[in-house]
Amino acid sequence: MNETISAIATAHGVSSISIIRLSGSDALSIARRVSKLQNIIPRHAHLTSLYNAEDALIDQAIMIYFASPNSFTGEDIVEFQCHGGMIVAEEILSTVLAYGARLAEPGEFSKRAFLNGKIDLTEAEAISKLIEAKSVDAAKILAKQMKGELKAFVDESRDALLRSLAYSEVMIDYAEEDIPDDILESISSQLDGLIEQITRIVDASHRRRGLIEGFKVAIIGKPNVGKSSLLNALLSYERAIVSDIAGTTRDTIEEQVRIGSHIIRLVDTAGIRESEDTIEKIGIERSLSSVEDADVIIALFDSSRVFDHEDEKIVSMLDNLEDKHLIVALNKSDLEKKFDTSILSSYDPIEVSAKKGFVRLTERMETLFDSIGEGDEIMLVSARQIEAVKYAKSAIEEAKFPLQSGELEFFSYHLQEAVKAISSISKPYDSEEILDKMFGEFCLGK
Ligand SMILES: Nc1nc2c(c(=O)[nH]1)N(C=O)[C@@H](CNc1ccc(C(=O)N[C@@H](CCC(=O)O)C(=O)O)cc1)CN2
Ligand SMILES: Nc1nc2c(ncn2[C@@H]2O[C@H](COP(=O)(O)OP(=O)(O)OP(=O)(O)O)[C@@H](O)[C@H]2O)c(=O)[nH]1
Ligand SMILES: [K+]
Ligand SMILES: [Mg+2]
Repeated sequence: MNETISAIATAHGVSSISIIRLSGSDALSIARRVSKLQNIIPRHAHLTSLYNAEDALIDQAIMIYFASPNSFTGEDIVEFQCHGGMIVAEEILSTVLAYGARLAEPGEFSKRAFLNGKIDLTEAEAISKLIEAKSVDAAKILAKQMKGELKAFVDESRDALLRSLAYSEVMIDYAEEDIPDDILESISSQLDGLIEQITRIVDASHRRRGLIEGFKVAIIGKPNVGKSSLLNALLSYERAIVSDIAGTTRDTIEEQVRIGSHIIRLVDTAGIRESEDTIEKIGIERSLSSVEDADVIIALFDSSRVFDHEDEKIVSMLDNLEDKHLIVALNKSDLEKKFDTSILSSYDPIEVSAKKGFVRLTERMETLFDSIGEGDEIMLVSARQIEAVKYAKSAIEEAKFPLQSGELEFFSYHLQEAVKAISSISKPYDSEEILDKMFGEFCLGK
């Protein structure tokens, strides 16, 4: 028998309305005690007074009862939609706890929805990530996933694998030399197709990860080009210290800022140069590791000074960025230009001024983020999902060798591994521990 659980489902802080969720077999009887209503109608928004255990009035609120199994969790659910702020919501919560409910673990409502077959793991993860999504594009992707898009991919892939497996099971009884070549060919090309599709999905997921977590954008350059000034300008407040002393910024500074429909993590870094100063050297190390972690690099140069060997160092870094997106910008366009722009022409640089205007930069960023979000590919939204498809892919690759050499038992074995890995994306794990871990990362009240 499941215990009845409860939690405040809305954000903690000032808001106009808060929602308390109550799920489990005692939900209805607890609701009767809190509201003193006897006749609670399913899916009816009751406007009712709520009372605490000492019979004092807490609030005039909306109460909705979802009768099992027609609820989010599949259990009896009662929602209290009360006035905002934490006082009222916490009073209602402590009252239902006093009446025998217990505080829900993070993600426990979703976990129950999953265990009761209301949602599968892909939908559960989409719900959890939607809460954290850092862009409208991500929200769209996740909404599709909640409607079962990833689940459909999983089902189709599993069917394709099972078909190949079925062929091979039939052929296992053949002598090696009697296996018809065309069947081998067709299985093999089907598996190639699947490998290709998985590779595409993993690549796209990696590329678009920033849509969910927020793109990490690092501003780099030699000292005094105006990196901190640009950070401040983008944030619209004086977050970082700015001065004409080279080496002002020592530690990296990360702040969130909205660019178009994307919330990004913008990082200001210490100016990169040869330095003897111990602290500055540590700062520069951090700049370099920010480059490693970033999805997008803004390489900044000072157009009011001539190109020198420190700039040259930065340019040589740019050629080793590989899978990162790069925006090259010349700052201080409000001053007289001394910089030979042609040196950077292959990077399509934009001219900006942290003091006078930088719309070109925000536009360039927005176009870039939008383009990363484009495309209809399915997206894997958690490390767990990516691990599972990668494992499936390597198992399929492993299966191809024994297929060529006619060792069908080995082929079957690897293909079954692939089926298991693919299935684990949406179907129950038998391990309670993995479920706890996964749902434990959800928000409280989810
Ligand atoms: N007040 C409130 N708003 C919310 C939620 C919630 O739980 N409460 N949700 C929480 O995530 C989301 C909506 N998701 C929901 C999903 C299923 C059911 C539900 O009652 N399902 C039943 C009935 C289905 C039907 O009538 O079509 C079921 O599946 O049997 C409710 C909310 C977003 N908004
Ligand atoms: N005229 C003009 N001056 C600028 C502009 N951007 C920055 N500066 C000035 O350039 C100097 C250096 O700016 P910072 O923002 O501290 O440069 P930084 O790249 O962060 O320097 P470090 O942290 O030392 O690496 C300051 O005096 C700024 O006021 C600009 O667009 N136009
Ligand atoms: K400076
Ligand atoms: Mg600085």
